[in-house]
Order: sequence, then structure tokens, then C-alpha cells
Amino acid sequence: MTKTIGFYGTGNMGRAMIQGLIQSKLYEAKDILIYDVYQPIVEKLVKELGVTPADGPENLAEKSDTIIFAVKPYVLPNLLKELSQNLTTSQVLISVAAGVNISTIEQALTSQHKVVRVMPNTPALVGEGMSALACNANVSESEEKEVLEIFNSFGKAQLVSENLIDAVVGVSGSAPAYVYMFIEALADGAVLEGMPRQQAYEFAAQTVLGSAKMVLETKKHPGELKDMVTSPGGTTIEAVKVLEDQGFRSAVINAVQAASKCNKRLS
Ligand SMILES: NC(=O)C1=CN([C@@H]2O[C@H](COP(=O)(O)OP(=O)(O)OC[C@H]3O[C@@H](n4cnc5c(N)ncnc54)[C@H](O)[C@@H]3O)[C@@H](O)[C@H]2O)C=CC1
Ligand SMILES: O=C(O)[C@@H]1CCC=N1
Repeated sequence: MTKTIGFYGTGNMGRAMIQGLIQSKLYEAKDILIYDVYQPIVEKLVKELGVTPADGPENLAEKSDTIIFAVKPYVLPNLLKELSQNLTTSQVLISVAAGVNISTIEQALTSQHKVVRVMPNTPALVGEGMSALACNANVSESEEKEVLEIFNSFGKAQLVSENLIDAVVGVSGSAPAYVYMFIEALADGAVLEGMPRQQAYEFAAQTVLGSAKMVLETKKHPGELKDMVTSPGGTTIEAVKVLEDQGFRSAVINAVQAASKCNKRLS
């Protein structure tokens, strides 16, 4: 029998996962059910991606084998309470909501449901997401594998203990935003030096992509890779000194900590 996956909430993160799943071919678009309170977003996704709209929230709960909740954190507990009569203990319920603990989700439900808390990120849209997963005790090993397969289909995924999710928000969940800021700033620098803007974005983004690949594929320490670029008395060390003088590293470390702290506060 074909398995179905349902999404509550098809905003930025919901859409990124849906598009990533379709591109990966793990699910056919027609086997992806969606429900969002904002009808125009549903119509757009049905038209553009060929996913199936649910006939209301209860209908999605009843028709899906696996469910992903991609609504805002404050919406999730009430939505779960409303659906408690429609959800079954054989379904795997996945939440990507920042700051919503597994125990909060369990409390909103009435029975012993299978719950997975995930922190994904938006590069899922292009098959390069990074996700961390934490499961409750009702999730079997084979179900754990199935959920890993879903999140690995649009990037990389790892099981973590739930207490690491706060760190994950800082280093990958929220981090695409700071990487885009870095790319924008790199490009602004090139624009200052006379490069046309579109060309500057391509140079900046490809450099970030290539540098990330170097870390992942060579397995060398980032410091060693930095030193490979930094010739004695050359251009790079001049730039590195400016970044050190202006607190680049501590700004990034503080940013990661601020996102993590915010995630803790939400819970
Ligand atoms: N945007 C991101 O980069 C990431 C977001 N998240 C989490 O994903 C969740 C969604 O975030 P975004 O997609 O950014 O927000 P968003 O605001 O873009 O999307 C949320 C969607 O939920 C819909 N919605 C509201 N109430 C609903 C209900 N009762 N039933 C069904 N749909 C409903 C809204 O109409 C909206 O389309 C949040 O919990 C957030 O913490 C997690 C990791 C990364
Ligand atoms: O900003 C937020 O709250 C969400 C969670 C991680 C990324 N975006």
C-alpha cells in the first residue's frame, strides 16, 4: 500500500520540506496531503507541485500515515488538542516547531502517540537541508529509520538527544539567515570595489558553497583550510586581521548562543 504524508502548515519551512521531498522522489506529490488555514497558499502549492489538499484538518489526520506539523510554536499545542480524536497511535507525529518540547506535545495528546521532534532548516528546498531528530519512547527503531529517511531525502539528518536541539537551532536551524547575511555582505564589499551586484552574489555564494564542501569532503580542520588560503604577507591575512579586530568570531558565537537561548526560552 502507498504511504501518505500529511503537512499542517505550508509556509516557509513546510513548503521547503514538501518541495525537497518531491524532488527526492521519496513520495509522489499526490501522496503528500496538505492543510493550511490560509487557503491561497494551499491553492498555490496544489497548482505548482501537484500535492493533494485535505478536506479540512480532521481529514488530513485521518488520511496520513505520517504527519509533519510545520505551524508556529504557539499554534501547535491547540492544534494537537483539536485533533486528538482524529490522530491514532499508529501514526508517527513529527513536529518541527522551535522550542516545543516532546513532553509538551505528549501533554497536548491524550494517548501514547509516537512523537518525533525535528529541527530542520530551509535549504531542504534544494536538497541540502540539515536536520536533527529526537524521538519519544513510543517510536520503534524501524520508524526511527523511516523518519531519518524522510529528512535524509532532502539533505542530511542525525538523531540527537533532545537537550541538543537548542544548540541545533543556533548552528543550523536559524543559521541559514546569518549565512545569507554573510553572502550579502561579501557581495556588498565587491560592489564597493566596482563589481556588478548580480555577479557579486554569484562569486560570494559559490565561494561559501565551495568552502563548505571543502570542510565536508576533505575532513580537514577549518583552521587548516583557512591557513591554506592565507599566504605570508598576502592579501588574506590583511582581511583576517580586520575580521579579528572587529570581533567576527565572537559575534558569530554570540549569535548562535542567542538563537539557542531563545529556543530554550520558548519551551
Ligand atoms: N523558517 C525556518 O527556517 C524554520 C522554521 N521552523 C519551524 O517551522 C514552523 C513553521 O515556521 P515557518 O514555516 O517559518 O512559518 P510560516 O509562518 O511561514 O508558516 C506557518 C504556516 O502555518 C499556517 N497555519 C497557522 N495556523 C494553522 C493551523 N491551525 N493549521 C494549519 N496551518 C496553520 C500559516 O497559515 C502559515 O502558512 C515553526 O514552528 C518554526 O519554529 C523550524 C526550523 C526552521
Ligand atoms: O526563527 C525561528 O523561530 C525559526 C526556527 C528556526 C529557524 N526559524
